[in-house]
Amino acid sequence: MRNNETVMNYLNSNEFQPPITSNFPLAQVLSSMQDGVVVVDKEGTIVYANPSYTRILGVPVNRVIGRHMRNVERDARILTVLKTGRAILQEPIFLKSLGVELVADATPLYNKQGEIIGGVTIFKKSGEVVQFYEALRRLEVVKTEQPTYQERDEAFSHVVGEDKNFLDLIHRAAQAAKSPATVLLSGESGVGKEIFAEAIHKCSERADKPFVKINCAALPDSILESELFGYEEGTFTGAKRGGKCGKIEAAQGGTLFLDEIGDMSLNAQTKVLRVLQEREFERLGGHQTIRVNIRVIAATNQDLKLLVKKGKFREDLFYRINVIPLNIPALRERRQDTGPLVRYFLHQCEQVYGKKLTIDESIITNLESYHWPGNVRQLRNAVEHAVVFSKGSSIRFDAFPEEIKEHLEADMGEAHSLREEMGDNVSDTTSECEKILEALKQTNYNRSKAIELLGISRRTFYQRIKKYGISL
Ligand SMILES: Nc1ncnc2c1ncn2[C@@H]1O[C@H](COP(=O)(O)OP(=O)(O)OP(=O)(O)O)[C@@H](O)[C@H]1O
Repeated sequence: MRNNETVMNYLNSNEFQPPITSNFPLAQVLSSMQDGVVVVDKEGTIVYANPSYTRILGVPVNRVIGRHMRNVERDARILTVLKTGRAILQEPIFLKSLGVELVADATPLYNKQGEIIGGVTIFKKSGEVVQFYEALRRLEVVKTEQPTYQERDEAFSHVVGEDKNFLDLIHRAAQAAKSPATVLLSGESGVGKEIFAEAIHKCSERADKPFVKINCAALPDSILESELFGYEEGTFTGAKRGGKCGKIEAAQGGTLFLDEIGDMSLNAQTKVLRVLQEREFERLGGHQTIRVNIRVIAATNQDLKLLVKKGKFREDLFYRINVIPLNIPALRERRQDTGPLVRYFLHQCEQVYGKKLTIDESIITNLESYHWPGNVRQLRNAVEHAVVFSKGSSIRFDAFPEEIKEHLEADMGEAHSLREEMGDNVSDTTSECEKILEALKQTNYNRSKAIELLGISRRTFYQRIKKYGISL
């Protein structure tokens, strides 16, 4: 077995191959390996080396085939393996002549009679091993740091999101829920403050008691007060006979959710402050003091500290409600949640419209880069719009509302070139990630060259790098 052809016969012979691979060209498998592979016969003569051998060591294959291993690498471990019949695994090696550090596995090869017929060394550059363990470590970190969807408290199961900070927020909200403390939810309109408030209630000891919501912005002052505190019969014209129980009383034992608290008048604020401090109040026109046991969750999309500075919000009330502040980030600050939310809303629409529609991953990728001023609410409405106006079995990008369609159209050109450059599988995010890694590898991690090779914009490139957690 002194030349390559004989080696191929040898590698493909029934003696050498386990039956399962007998239909596969084993030499091709070896050629495609990123690790260097070198095979010696039982005398120690090199009978095969794969292309990675040359890539790693810089030595052409035809310069070593047929030579004795001793003359190529005097202390090669495989020579010891041939003598002892015992494998040497994960052995660090420094090849002085080439100045290369390797990690190698040297293993004997046997025939069916159990006789040694040769040996194989499989090796990597030690730098590649470090990278490999680095990648494993990152995988571990991702696994340990990101609680999974299933791990979240059942009460938060309808709060969709996978972004790490968002998951942390859910975790903190669930912890806060177990305490009686007042929670202040802040965040732009449509980020999910109400759904968080409901989840906190469901996660709390008060879950089987009422959850009562009042929107402080929607009502004029006088009505807000009567809604909150209730009234006695005959307090004002049009008052109901027998009076009316207010929202605070209705929340007895449960949770009162004061939505848009920043819009409450100073007068109403003073009264609410008393309820928070003393847990008691009187109905409008009433003299009887009513004691309540309620948990308060407040929400706002305004900067309450600024309102305090401007004299529009009572400072003492601010400190009363700001016990556990939870800020819900805008959707554009957690773009990776777009996909899970879209799929969740599609599923909801399926129940309502009886239409089962799929969505191309490239549309989701483009939706991720939209700025979503109306946050999750706007996304939910957009998906519903698209479901209504899509024909066939998949969501079409032109079925989205006008402002989003414009954005998608602008981005589509770019995505198109990405797809053309990368092949049809770009809709598969795994393959997209692989293509980017491949481009980086091919360009020796030169970002500009990788961007050029992929045919995408710098912005898209960095978005994907962030999305797939690729470290540069
Ligand atoms: N993380 C989420 N998972 C699933 N649905 C969500 C999520 N966030 C928001 N939604 C949905 O988006 C819509 C808007 O959410 P919500 O009403 O809770 O927002 P908000 O911050 O209270 O808005 P506003 O400030 O305008 O009152 C709702 O239909 C809600 O169910």
